[in-house]
Amino acid sequence: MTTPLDLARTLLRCPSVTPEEGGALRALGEALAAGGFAVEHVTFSAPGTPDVANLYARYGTASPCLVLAGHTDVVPPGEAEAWSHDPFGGEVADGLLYGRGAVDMKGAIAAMAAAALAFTQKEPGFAGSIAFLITGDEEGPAVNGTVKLLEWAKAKGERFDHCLLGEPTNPDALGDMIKIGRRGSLTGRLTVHGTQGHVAYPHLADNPIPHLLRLLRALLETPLDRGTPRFDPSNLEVLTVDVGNGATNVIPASARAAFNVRFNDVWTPATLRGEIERRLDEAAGGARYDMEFLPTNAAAFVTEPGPFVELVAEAVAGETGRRPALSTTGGTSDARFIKDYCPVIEFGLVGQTMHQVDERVPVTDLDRLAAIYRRVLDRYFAADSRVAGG
Ligand SMILES: N[C@@H](CCC[C@H](NC(=O)CCC(=O)O)C(=O)O)C(=O)O
Ligand SMILES: [Zn+2]
Ligand SMILES: [Zn+2]
Repeated sequence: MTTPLDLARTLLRCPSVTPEEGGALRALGEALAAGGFAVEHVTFSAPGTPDVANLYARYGTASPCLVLAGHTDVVPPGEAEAWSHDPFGGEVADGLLYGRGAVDMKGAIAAMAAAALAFTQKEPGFAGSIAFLITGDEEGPAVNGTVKLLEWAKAKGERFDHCLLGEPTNPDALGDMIKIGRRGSLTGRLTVHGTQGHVAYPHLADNPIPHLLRLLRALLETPLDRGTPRFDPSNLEVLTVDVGNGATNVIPASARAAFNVRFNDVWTPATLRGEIERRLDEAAGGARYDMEFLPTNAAAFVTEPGPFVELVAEAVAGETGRRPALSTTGGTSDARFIKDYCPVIEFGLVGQTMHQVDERVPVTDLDRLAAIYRRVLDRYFAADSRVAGG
């Protein structure tokens, strides 16, 4: 029997910092294949990005198909010496499992796999199928990951009914929160062009920095919105302001800034770009500038509560005694790609130590998360399930 802890330790020992596969998908694939899943490893490429390995596995061919999704890539550990345990050692101390990816999100993948393997062993002929959609490119550009894996699966005729993504969703304790949607994300780079000159002769120059400050103020001073029933207010954060002027007597030729907006369902990427351009035009006062937006496929979305959300919420409450909040807070996730194929919600571990030194998870949380996923599978494929196909 595969335990969540054993599989999590195996995965944590794989140094799968994006875009390295590090052995993690292979190890997961072996565990799933041993339990009767048909496992496929697929690598995607695109110019200017590293090749990325992904895994697709399926048990059964019948409908409904419940997808369990996630990523085995992890962010870098930073200075390994700062860790109290080897970030790729899979060590357990005082009931805590340490390692990069323990909560984000190898621990959840181990819990999903353990739950699915136990379920299929007990109910080998269940009415439906379970698919694993696991990428090695979530923490990176997300170009050769879930988005392409979904296209690839669709092209070969795979159809999905619902998806549960195992990102860390709980702020403080297991059972706190299910994510039923995500805000969108838009990054912009603003360059203001002035005229270089001598600081003692400013009338012969045009300093771009006051123009840049005025433009940034125009973006910041009026809130983009006040939030919506499902979403927090949108927030625009300035990421950097760069001039790079080392001289004490030169007015620089140009000044640059970058910003990122996390936006709600008041906006689409196009209408938000329009609003930003309108504000800049209004504030420019003749200043010359270039506004470049990075391509984004992260628009806000919500999976409206219904039987599937209720089923997962009941599974969480049944195991933890806590009724999870339904939230759209936090960053983006690969759910933004999956939502184009089937309803998707997210539930995983407690996120407090994700991306930190000494990322760790209580072993008891791993077991409880596996038990929650198992409840989801039991209810989803029960003969009287109100969810499947609905
Ligand atoms: N592949 C992403 C990378 C950025 C995703 C990142 N998401 C999180 O940090 C999730 C944390 C949470 O669940 O709240 C983000 O929001 O920037 C990309 O393509 O940008
Ligand atoms: Zn993650
Ligand atoms: Zn992450």
